[in-house]
Amino acid sequence: MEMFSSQFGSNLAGLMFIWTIYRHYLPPKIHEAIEYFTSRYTHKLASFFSPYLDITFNEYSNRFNRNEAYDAIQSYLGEKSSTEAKSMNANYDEGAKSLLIKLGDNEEIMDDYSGVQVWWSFVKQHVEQPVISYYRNSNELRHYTLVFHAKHRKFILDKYLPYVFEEGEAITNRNKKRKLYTNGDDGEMWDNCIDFKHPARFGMLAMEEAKKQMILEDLQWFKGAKEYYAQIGKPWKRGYLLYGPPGTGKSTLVAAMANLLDYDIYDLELTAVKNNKQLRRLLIETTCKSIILIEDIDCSLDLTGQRAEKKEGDEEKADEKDPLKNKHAGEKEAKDKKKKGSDVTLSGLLNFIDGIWSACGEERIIVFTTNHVDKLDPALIRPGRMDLHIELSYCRYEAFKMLAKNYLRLESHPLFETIGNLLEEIDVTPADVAENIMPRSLKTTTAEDCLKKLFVYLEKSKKEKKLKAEQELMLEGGEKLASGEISG
Ligand SMILES: Nc1ncnc2c1ncn2[C@@H]1O[C@H](COP(=O)(O)OP(=O)(O)OP(=O)(O)O)[C@@H](O)[C@H]1O
Ligand SMILES: [Mg+2]
Repeated sequence: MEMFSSQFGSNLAGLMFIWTIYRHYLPPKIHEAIEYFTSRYTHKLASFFSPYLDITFNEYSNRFNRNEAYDAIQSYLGEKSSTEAKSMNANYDEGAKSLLIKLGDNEEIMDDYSGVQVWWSFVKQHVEQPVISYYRNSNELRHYTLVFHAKHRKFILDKYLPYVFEEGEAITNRNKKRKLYTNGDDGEMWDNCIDFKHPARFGMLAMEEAKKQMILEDLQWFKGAKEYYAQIGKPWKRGYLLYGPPGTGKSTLVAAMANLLDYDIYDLELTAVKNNKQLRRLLIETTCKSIILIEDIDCSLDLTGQRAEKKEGDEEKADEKDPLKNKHAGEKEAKDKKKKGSDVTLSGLLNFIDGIWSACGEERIIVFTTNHVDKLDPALIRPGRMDLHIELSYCRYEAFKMLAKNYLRLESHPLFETIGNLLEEIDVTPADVAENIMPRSLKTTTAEDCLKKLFVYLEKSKKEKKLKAEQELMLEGGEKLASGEISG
């Protein structure tokens, strides 16, 4: 290695030369003793005189744990190797987005950080006794070695290595396929897991531009706010409450958030969780950089006792008249049945969000979605628990223009204004608009056909709304007539 041909190298060469000349004049016993001594201690001697230090990072910390530092270094050097190393290993690891490049066996690479040079090498050693670990049994030991000049000791330990670990972790996260987890029927574990491939992006979301920007900025701020949270002494997590009628994009927004931040999603089916203890265990098993999602929080549990039950009854009656709100009635009934078997309490859920255990991971976002924000206990959504309350609402002109641009590649059209006026008059969800402007066939349906279809749908909805209002008025008049409030 280049750095070993330093001052010590030349001193050693001098000693070797003297030794070669004079060793024949020594008695054999002394000669042998010196040979034995030098063969045994040359390495120690060399390292004693060498101005260089080395650190070894083994693959496993013990039989049961991989060394996280090793994994971070592997990712960090992998990225460097792809441009600088002569010999590399490439794998298509399960769970990775693309081909993974690693530093080749017994290969060396130089790194330069803030003008300080260091040397990394990847060492594979064959051992006679197989190494038995939780992960694999093998006759191979692997480690990374870092060599640097002794005068940089403090810099390497305080600055360079933390930088390598952070970069390595970031690279691992970028390369990792995102996952969508849900708790199984017994509620115990996150045992259902698939690759998360939802295509939703912020650019596709139809909502007021200002609101979208606000959410985007909040998320980006949160992602980089590690030090801020540490400074104010709070766990690095954030709560979002998304509320609005069905089909206004709550779930789509969660998917867009996960895509933006590169987070996994834990979709928590609260009704399948048997008790608070199980809830806590599920929380502990979530990883950092994740969104913990509880959909339809208002129908997940009897969280508010008497007060909620009364309100729920009232509102259910009102909902019977509203076909839109009735859309999810079947689903909610099933959840109602399930939630009776769960002993999770409001205080259990509050502890889940911000109790002492909620700090066991970092960089996590908890999202609640609901169609009925007024049904939720104020304690559940107070500031600090749910930091941001976001209303997703019916589709108005601005949101429609985004959908038209996204679905039809149209930025303007003579029908836009008429459609815009109709959307201001009636409440239609972005899901309804999207459904109507989606071309049935890309070959035969033109953008204009789609707009016309939406126009017809909106006109029809407007007439229905008018008819409904007239019927209600008549019903009201009839009731008043019957009660004698007005005379015929
Ligand atoms: N704001 C929006 N922007 C773009 N597309 C939307 C929006 N809202 C709804 N959609 C479309 O409608 C479909 C349904 O939306 P989504 O499931 O996100 O609604 P939701 O608010 O979660 O409804 P629910 O309350 O029933 O769960 C989505 O697949 C998406 O295509
Ligand atoms: Mg939804």
